[in-house]
Amino acid sequence: MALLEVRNLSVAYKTPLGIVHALEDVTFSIDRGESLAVVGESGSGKSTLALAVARLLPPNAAYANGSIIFDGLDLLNMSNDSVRKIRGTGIFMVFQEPATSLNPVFKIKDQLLEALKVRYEREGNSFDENRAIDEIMKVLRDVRMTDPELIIDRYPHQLSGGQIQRIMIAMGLLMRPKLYIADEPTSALDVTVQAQILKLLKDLKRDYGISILFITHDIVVASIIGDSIMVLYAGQLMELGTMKDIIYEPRHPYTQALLNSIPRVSKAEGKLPMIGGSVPNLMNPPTGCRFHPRCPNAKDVCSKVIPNLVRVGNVYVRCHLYGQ
Ligand SMILES: Nc1ncnc2c1ncn2[C@@H]1O[C@H](COP(=O)(O)OP(=O)(O)OP(=O)(O)O)[C@@H](O)[C@H]1O
Repeated sequence: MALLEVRNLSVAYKTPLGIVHALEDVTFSIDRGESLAVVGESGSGKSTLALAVARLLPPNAAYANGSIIFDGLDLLNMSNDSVRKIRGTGIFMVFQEPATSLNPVFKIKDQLLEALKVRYEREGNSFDENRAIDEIMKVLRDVRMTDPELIIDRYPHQLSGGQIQRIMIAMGLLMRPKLYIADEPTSALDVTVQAQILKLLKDLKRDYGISILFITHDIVVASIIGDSIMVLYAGQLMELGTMKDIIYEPRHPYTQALLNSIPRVSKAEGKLPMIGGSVPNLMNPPTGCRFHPRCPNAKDVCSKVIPNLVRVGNVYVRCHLYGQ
Protein backbone atom coordinates (compact mmCIF):
# COMPACT_ATOMS: atom_id res chain seq x y z
CA MET A 1 0.00 0.00 0.00
CA ALA A 2 1.21 3.51 -0.81
CA LEU A 3 2.28 5.71 2.13
CA LEU A 4 -0.06 8.49 0.99
CA GLU A 5 -3.23 7.99 -1.06
CA VAL A 6 -5.15 11.13 -1.99
CA ARG A 7 -8.47 10.52 -3.76
CA ASN A 8 -10.75 13.12 -5.39
CA LEU A 9 -9.56 15.91 -3.11
CA SER A 10 -11.42 19.21 -3.49
CA VAL A 11 -10.76 22.22 -1.26
CA ALA A 12 -12.49 25.60 -1.17
CA TYR A 13 -11.98 28.74 0.93
CA LYS A 14 -14.62 31.14 2.21
CA THR A 15 -13.86 34.80 1.56
CA PRO A 16 -15.99 37.92 1.95
CA LEU A 17 -16.25 38.04 -1.84
CA GLY A 18 -17.29 34.44 -2.33
CA ILE A 19 -16.03 30.85 -2.39
CA VAL A 20 -12.57 30.18 -3.88
CA HIS A 21 -12.41 26.75 -5.51
CA ALA A 22 -8.71 26.13 -4.86
CA LEU A 23 -8.50 22.40 -5.63
CA GLU A 24 -10.83 20.22 -7.67
CA ASP A 25 -10.83 16.45 -7.74
CA VAL A 26 -7.12 15.79 -7.24
CA THR A 27 -6.01 12.14 -7.05
CA PHE A 28 -2.48 10.80 -6.56
CA SER A 29 -0.37 8.59 -4.32
CA ILE A 30 3.19 8.50 -2.98
CA ASP A 31 4.95 5.22 -2.25
CA ARG A 32 7.33 4.74 0.66
CA GLY A 33 10.75 6.19 -0.12
CA GLU A 34 9.44 7.94 -3.25
CA SER A 35 9.26 11.65 -4.05
CA LEU A 36 6.53 13.54 -5.84
CA ALA A 37 7.10 17.10 -7.08
CA VAL A 38 4.00 19.24 -7.54
CA VAL A 39 4.49 21.99 -10.10
CA GLY A 40 2.31 24.85 -11.32
CA GLU A 41 2.08 28.63 -11.55
CA SER A 42 1.20 30.82 -8.61
CA GLY A 43 -2.40 30.20 -7.53
CA SER A 44 -2.58 26.67 -8.92
CA GLY A 45 -3.34 25.23 -5.47
CA LYS A 46 0.07 23.78 -4.59
CA SER A 47 0.21 25.17 -1.04
CA THR A 48 -3.43 24.26 -0.49
CA LEU A 49 -2.59 20.68 -1.41
CA ALA A 50 0.39 20.57 1.00
CA LEU A 51 -1.63 22.14 3.81
CA ALA A 52 -4.54 19.75 3.26
CA VAL A 53 -2.22 16.72 3.50
CA ALA A 54 -0.61 18.12 6.67
CA ARG A 55 -4.13 18.90 8.01
CA LEU A 56 -3.07 22.53 8.41
CA LEU A 57 -5.67 24.28 6.26
CA PRO A 58 -6.54 27.75 7.60
CA PRO A 59 -9.83 28.27 9.45
CA ASN A 60 -11.54 29.82 6.42
CA ALA A 61 -11.29 26.56 4.45
CA ALA A 62 -14.96 25.93 3.59
CA TYR A 63 -14.47 22.22 2.97
CA ALA A 64 -11.95 19.53 2.12
CA ASN A 65 -13.80 16.70 0.36
CA GLY A 66 -12.44 13.39 -0.87
CA SER A 67 -10.04 11.24 1.07
CA ILE A 68 -6.46 11.45 2.30
CA ILE A 69 -5.16 8.15 3.61
CA PHE A 70 -1.74 8.39 5.24
CA ASP A 71 -0.07 5.18 6.41
CA GLY A 72 -3.49 3.55 6.55
CA LEU A 73 -5.05 6.41 8.57
CA ASP A 74 -7.96 8.46 7.28
CA LEU A 75 -6.55 11.97 7.81
CA LEU A 76 -9.60 14.00 6.85
CA ASN A 77 -11.74 12.22 9.44
CA MET A 78 -9.22 12.14 12.29
CA SER A 79 -9.56 14.17 15.48
CA ASN A 80 -7.16 17.10 15.93
CA ASP A 81 -5.53 15.24 18.82
CA SER A 82 -4.76 12.19 16.70
CA VAL A 83 -3.42 14.41 13.91
CA ARG A 84 -1.11 16.17 16.38
CA LYS A 85 0.36 12.79 17.29
CA ILE A 86 1.43 12.01 13.75
CA ARG A 87 2.73 15.52 13.07
CA GLY A 88 6.52 15.61 13.32
CA THR A 89 7.25 11.91 13.28
CA GLY A 90 4.60 10.93 10.70
CA ILE A 91 4.39 14.06 8.58
CA PHE A 92 6.86 16.94 8.82
CA MET A 93 6.30 20.12 6.83
CA VAL A 94 8.78 22.86 5.90
CA PHE A 95 7.03 26.06 4.86
CA GLN A 96 7.88 28.63 2.21
CA GLU A 97 9.13 30.96 4.96
CA PRO A 98 11.04 28.52 7.15
CA ALA A 99 12.04 31.23 9.64
CA THR A 100 8.43 31.40 10.81
CA SER A 101 8.61 27.75 11.90
CA LEU A 102 11.30 28.51 14.49
CA ASN A 103 10.63 30.22 17.79
CA PRO A 104 12.58 33.52 17.83
CA VAL A 105 13.23 33.47 21.59
CA PHE A 106 14.92 30.06 21.82
CA LYS A 107 18.40 29.08 20.70
CA ILE A 108 18.64 26.63 17.81
CA LYS A 109 20.04 23.97 20.16
CA ASP A 110 16.98 24.08 22.43
CA GLN A 111 14.61 23.83 19.48
CA LEU A 112 16.44 20.82 18.01
CA LEU A 113 16.57 19.16 21.44
CA GLU A 114 12.83 19.69 21.79
CA ALA A 115 12.26 17.98 18.42
CA LEU A 116 14.37 15.03 19.52
CA LYS A 117 12.59 14.80 22.87
CA VAL A 118 9.30 14.39 21.03
CA ARG A 119 10.71 11.58 18.92
CA TYR A 120 12.40 9.76 21.83
CA GLU A 121 9.15 9.94 23.76
CA ARG A 122 7.17 8.49 20.88
CA GLU A 123 9.73 5.71 20.50
CA GLY A 124 9.49 5.01 24.24
CA ASN A 125 13.17 5.92 24.83
CA SER A 126 14.34 7.97 27.81
CA PHE A 127 15.93 11.32 27.00
CA ASP A 128 19.71 11.59 27.40
CA GLU A 129 21.01 15.05 26.55
CA ASN A 130 24.55 13.97 25.62
CA ARG A 131 23.24 11.35 23.23
CA ALA A 132 20.81 13.89 21.81
CA ILE A 133 23.57 16.47 21.21
CA ASP A 134 25.67 13.84 19.43
CA GLU A 135 22.72 13.04 17.20
CA ILE A 136 22.10 16.74 16.48
CA MET A 137 25.76 17.27 15.53
CA LYS A 138 25.70 14.29 13.20
CA VAL A 139 22.56 15.51 11.47
CA LEU A 140 23.93 19.06 11.17
CA ARG A 141 27.01 17.63 9.47
CA ASP A 142 24.70 15.59 7.21
CA VAL A 143 23.01 18.81 6.11
CA ARG A 144 26.48 20.28 5.36
CA MET A 145 26.16 22.98 8.01
CA THR A 146 29.46 24.76 8.56
CA ASP A 147 30.49 25.39 12.19
CA PRO A 148 27.54 23.52 13.72
CA GLU A 149 28.97 24.02 17.26
CA LEU A 150 28.65 27.78 16.84
CA ILE A 151 25.36 27.70 14.98
CA ILE A 152 23.44 25.80 17.65
CA ASP A 153 24.16 28.51 20.21
CA ARG A 154 22.55 31.16 18.02
CA TYR A 155 19.02 32.49 17.80
CA PRO A 156 17.05 32.17 14.53
CA HIS A 157 17.48 35.85 13.58
CA GLN A 158 21.28 35.38 13.68
CA LEU A 159 21.15 32.87 10.80
CA SER A 160 20.96 33.29 7.02
CA GLY A 161 18.04 31.98 4.95
CA GLY A 162 20.16 29.04 3.77
CA GLN A 163 21.22 28.18 7.34
CA ILE A 164 17.62 28.27 8.55
CA GLN A 165 16.63 26.03 5.67
CA ARG A 166 19.31 23.54 6.72
CA ILE A 167 18.15 23.72 10.33
CA MET A 168 14.59 22.91 9.23
CA ILE A 169 15.83 20.01 7.12
CA ALA A 170 17.89 18.83 10.12
CA MET A 171 14.84 19.12 12.33
CA GLY A 172 12.86 17.06 9.84
CA LEU A 173 15.56 14.40 9.98
CA LEU A 174 15.72 14.35 13.74
CA MET A 175 11.97 13.81 13.77
CA ARG A 176 12.37 10.94 11.22
CA PRO A 177 9.02 11.51 9.55
CA LYS A 178 7.58 9.07 7.09
CA LEU A 179 6.53 11.92 4.83
CA TYR A 180 8.49 15.13 4.42
CA ILE A 181 6.48 17.96 2.86
CA ALA A 182 8.45 20.92 1.52
CA ASP A 183 6.61 23.96 0.14
CA GLU A 184 9.02 25.96 -2.07
CA PRO A 185 11.72 25.54 0.58
CA THR A 186 14.51 26.65 -1.72
CA SER A 187 12.83 29.46 -3.64
CA ALA A 188 14.32 32.19 -1.42
CA LEU A 189 17.85 30.80 -1.73
CA ASP A 190 20.49 31.46 -4.34
CA VAL A 191 20.93 28.88 -7.06
CA THR A 192 24.01 27.12 -5.63
CA VAL A 193 22.51 26.73 -2.15
CA GLN A 194 19.29 25.57 -3.78
CA ALA A 195 21.16 22.89 -5.73
CA GLN A 196 22.98 21.70 -2.57
CA ILE A 197 19.72 21.42 -0.66
CA LEU A 198 17.98 19.50 -3.43
CA LYS A 199 20.91 17.07 -3.53
CA LEU A 200 20.74 16.72 0.23
CA LEU A 201 17.03 15.94 0.16
CA LYS A 202 17.65 13.27 -2.44
CA ASP A 203 20.40 11.76 -0.28
CA LEU A 204 18.08 11.75 2.71
CA LYS A 205 15.37 10.02 0.74
CA ARG A 206 17.84 7.34 -0.30
CA ASP A 207 19.52 6.93 3.11
CA TYR A 208 16.48 7.17 5.36
CA GLY A 209 13.69 5.95 3.06
CA ILE A 210 11.72 9.15 3.65
CA SER A 211 8.94 9.99 1.18
CA ILE A 212 8.86 13.56 -0.12
CA LEU A 213 6.07 15.81 -1.33
CA PHE A 214 7.87 18.78 -2.86
CA ILE A 215 6.05 21.91 -4.00
CA THR A 216 7.61 24.20 -6.60
CA HIS A 217 6.65 26.63 -9.37
CA ASP A 218 9.80 25.63 -11.28
CA ILE A 219 9.56 22.56 -13.51
CA VAL A 220 13.37 22.29 -13.61
CA VAL A 221 13.49 21.99 -9.81
CA ALA A 222 10.61 19.49 -10.02
CA SER A 223 12.63 17.37 -12.47
CA ILE A 224 15.63 17.32 -10.10
CA ILE A 225 13.77 16.30 -6.95
CA GLY A 226 10.76 14.31 -8.18
CA ASP A 227 10.66 10.60 -9.00
CA SER A 228 7.22 11.62 -10.22
CA ILE A 229 5.78 14.98 -11.21
CA MET A 230 2.24 16.25 -10.87
CA VAL A 231 1.26 19.32 -12.88
CA LEU A 232 -1.49 21.46 -11.33
CA TYR A 233 -3.29 24.30 -13.07
CA ALA A 234 -5.90 26.48 -11.39
CA GLY A 235 -6.66 23.72 -8.91
CA GLN A 236 -7.00 20.91 -11.48
CA LEU A 237 -4.55 18.06 -11.87
CA MET A 238 -3.48 18.27 -15.51
CA GLU A 239 -0.83 15.57 -15.75
CA LEU A 240 0.85 13.04 -13.48
CA GLY A 241 3.61 10.61 -14.28
CA THR A 242 7.23 9.66 -13.76
CA MET A 243 9.75 12.47 -14.08
CA LYS A 244 11.05 11.04 -17.36
CA ASP A 245 7.60 10.72 -18.93
CA ILE A 246 6.59 14.24 -17.94
CA ILE A 247 9.84 15.91 -18.98
CA TYR A 248 10.61 13.97 -22.17
CA GLU A 249 7.11 13.17 -23.39
CA PRO A 250 4.69 15.75 -21.99
CA ARG A 251 1.12 15.14 -23.18
CA HIS A 252 -0.84 18.03 -21.74
CA PRO A 253 -0.63 21.37 -23.60
CA TYR A 254 -0.04 23.10 -20.24
CA THR A 255 2.90 20.84 -19.36
CA GLN A 256 4.27 21.45 -22.86
CA ALA A 257 3.92 25.20 -22.33
CA LEU A 258 5.71 25.04 -18.97
CA LEU A 259 8.58 23.14 -20.58
CA ASN A 260 8.74 25.53 -23.55
CA SER A 261 9.09 28.49 -21.24
CA ILE A 262 12.32 27.19 -19.65
CA PRO A 263 15.23 29.44 -20.68
CA ARG A 264 17.77 27.44 -22.67
CA VAL A 265 21.14 28.62 -23.87
CA SER A 266 20.35 27.54 -27.42
CA LYS A 267 17.25 29.73 -27.41
CA ALA A 268 19.05 32.75 -26.01
CA GLU A 269 18.79 34.81 -29.18
CA GLY A 270 15.14 34.09 -29.81
CA LYS A 271 12.18 35.13 -27.73
CA LEU A 272 11.17 32.79 -24.95
CA PRO A 273 7.68 31.41 -25.58
CA MET A 274 5.38 32.72 -22.86
CA ILE A 275 2.11 31.15 -21.82
CA GLY A 276 -0.45 33.70 -23.04
CA GLY A 277 -3.22 34.99 -20.75
CA SER A 278 -3.26 34.71 -17.00
CA VAL A 279 -4.26 32.29 -14.27
CA PRO A 280 -8.05 32.47 -13.78
CA ASN A 281 -9.86 33.82 -10.76
CA LEU A 282 -10.81 30.75 -8.77
CA MET A 283 -13.90 32.43 -7.36
CA ASN A 284 -15.37 32.00 -10.79
CA PRO A 285 -13.18 29.41 -12.55
CA PRO A 286 -13.60 28.68 -16.26
CA THR A 287 -16.12 25.95 -17.03
CA GLY A 288 -14.87 22.68 -18.49
CA CYS A 289 -11.08 22.44 -18.54
CA ARG A 290 -9.75 25.35 -16.49
CA PHE A 291 -6.85 25.77 -18.93
CA HIS A 292 -9.03 26.12 -22.04
CA PRO A 293 -8.93 29.97 -22.25
CA ARG A 294 -5.13 29.81 -22.60
CA CYS A 295 -4.82 26.54 -24.48
CA PRO A 296 -3.52 26.56 -28.08
CA ASN A 297 -5.35 23.28 -28.75
CA ALA A 298 -8.73 24.22 -27.25
CA LYS A 299 -11.82 22.81 -28.99
CA ASP A 300 -15.51 23.45 -28.40
CA VAL A 301 -15.87 20.68 -25.87
CA CYS A 302 -13.05 22.05 -23.67
CA SER A 303 -15.12 24.98 -22.40
CA LYS A 304 -18.12 22.77 -21.73
CA VAL A 305 -16.99 19.48 -20.22
CA ILE A 306 -14.39 18.84 -17.52
CA PRO A 307 -12.08 16.24 -19.07
CA ASN A 308 -11.63 13.01 -17.11
CA LEU A 309 -8.23 12.01 -15.85
CA VAL A 310 -7.28 9.24 -18.28
CA ARG A 311 -4.29 6.98 -18.52
CA VAL A 312 -2.18 7.44 -21.66
CA GLY A 313 0.83 5.11 -21.68
CA ASN A 314 2.32 5.49 -18.23
CA VAL A 315 0.92 8.94 -17.43
CA TYR A 316 -2.41 10.27 -16.26
CA VAL A 317 -3.64 13.28 -18.20
CA ARG A 318 -6.76 15.45 -17.97
CA CYS A 319 -7.28 16.72 -21.53
CA HIS A 320 -9.86 16.26 -24.31
CA LEU A 321 -7.04 15.55 -26.77
CA TYR A 322 -6.81 12.10 -25.22
CA GLY A 323 -9.53 9.42 -25.48
CA GLN A 324 -12.37 10.47 -23.15
N1 LIG B 1 -6.61 31.31 3.15
C1 LIG B 1 -7.10 31.54 1.95
N2 LIG B 1 -8.29 32.19 1.80
C2 LIG B 1 -8.83 32.42 0.58
N3 LIG B 1 -8.26 32.05 -0.58
C3 LIG B 1 -7.07 31.42 -0.49
C4 LIG B 1 -6.43 31.13 0.76
N4 LIG B 1 -5.25 30.50 0.51
C5 LIG B 1 -5.17 30.39 -0.82
N5 LIG B 1 -6.25 30.93 -1.44
C6 LIG B 1 -6.54 30.96 -2.89
O1 LIG B 1 -6.55 29.61 -3.34
C7 LIG B 1 -5.94 29.50 -4.62
C8 LIG B 1 -4.78 28.52 -4.53
O2 LIG B 1 -3.79 29.11 -3.70
P1 LIG B 1 -2.46 28.34 -3.26
O3 LIG B 1 -1.74 29.23 -2.31
O4 LIG B 1 -2.81 26.98 -2.81
O5 LIG B 1 -1.70 28.27 -4.65
P2 LIG B 1 -0.13 28.09 -4.92
O6 LIG B 1 -0.06 27.32 -6.19
O7 LIG B 1 0.54 27.52 -3.73
O8 LIG B 1 0.33 29.58 -5.16
P3 LIG B 1 1.72 30.28 -4.74
O9 LIG B 1 2.76 29.62 -5.59
O10 LIG B 1 1.46 31.71 -5.10
O11 LIG B 1 1.89 30.04 -3.27
C9 LIG B 1 -5.54 30.92 -5.01
O12 LIG B 1 -6.58 31.45 -5.82
C10 LIG B 1 -5.45 31.65 -3.68
O13 LIG B 1 -5.74 33.02 -3.84
